[in-house]
Amino acid sequence: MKVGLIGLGKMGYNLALNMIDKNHEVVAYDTVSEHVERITKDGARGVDSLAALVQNMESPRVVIMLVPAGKITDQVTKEMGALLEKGDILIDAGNSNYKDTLARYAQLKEKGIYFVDCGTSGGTEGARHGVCTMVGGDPEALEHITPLFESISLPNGFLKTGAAGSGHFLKMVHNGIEYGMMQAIGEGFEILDKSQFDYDYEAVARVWNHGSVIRSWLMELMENAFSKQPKLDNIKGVMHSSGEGIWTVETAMELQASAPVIAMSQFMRFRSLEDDTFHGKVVAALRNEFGGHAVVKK
Ligand SMILES: O=C(O)[C@H](O)[C@@H](O)[C@H](O)[C@H](O)COP(=O)(O)O
Repeated sequence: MKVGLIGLGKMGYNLALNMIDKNHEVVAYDTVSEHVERITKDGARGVDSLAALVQNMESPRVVIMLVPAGKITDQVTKEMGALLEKGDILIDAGNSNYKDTLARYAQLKEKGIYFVDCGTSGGTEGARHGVCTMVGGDPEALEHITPLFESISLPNGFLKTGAAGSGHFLKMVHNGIEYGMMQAIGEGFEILDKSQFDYDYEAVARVWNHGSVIRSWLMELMENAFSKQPKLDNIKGVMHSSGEGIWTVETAMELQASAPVIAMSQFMRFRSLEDDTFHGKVVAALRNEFGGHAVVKK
């Protein structure tokens, strides 16, 4: 299938290589011309604008966007909305908020363009060798892109999730789970680290990966990380987040769904960004006021 690809960052580039391997004809664009030149050498048809991308394809076009969520996705969607024709399919494979997705779907629907949302998981390795895709949108559009997605996803790693927005909604919840699982793994190793025992963490992760209940890809990644740095000495415990955890917690609140683990793991990420906190000072001051308990002075 001929596929347009917008965005040749870490994920997009690997997805392009994955599609080329599967004999798809990839027409690729990125604002960074070096990326376009590189992917052209790797077998895609590189183009220097969105307009050229559209001109180099025939209707019904299938175009995948893998660009940062938020403003850039908005911008590209608007520009593509002006360039594409009725019956074309624009797929957002980034980590967009499903509410933004619903608005973009409605916006493109007015022109008869299908807007498809694809939750994409598996990191850069997945994008390269077999991705996990959760895809929502109109049935006829999903039908059309099924062979493409079956070819680039792992076996059983492609799911048509239902109506527009459902792919990104599912990916959001996936990421909430990811936050909770990673936080639990982190806390487990923290307890080991504070104990009187001298564990080899790489060996611990390895044994847990062989038959234990908590064996998982995350634990394999842990084993890999400890093999490079046995005590993670060169890393600070600062945990950034790009928004999906917040959206999951907001959604849980809206739906009155109980999600304490995911909420706490998001709060722990915020906490990790600060050396000291005002709430810590408040609690220390209160303990001092009512019980004369010592405070640590600056
Ligand atoms: O399934 C995946 O491959 C991941 O969930 C991925 O999509 C995620 O968005 C980033 O790894 C960073 O996420 P945070 O910045 O929110 O931790």
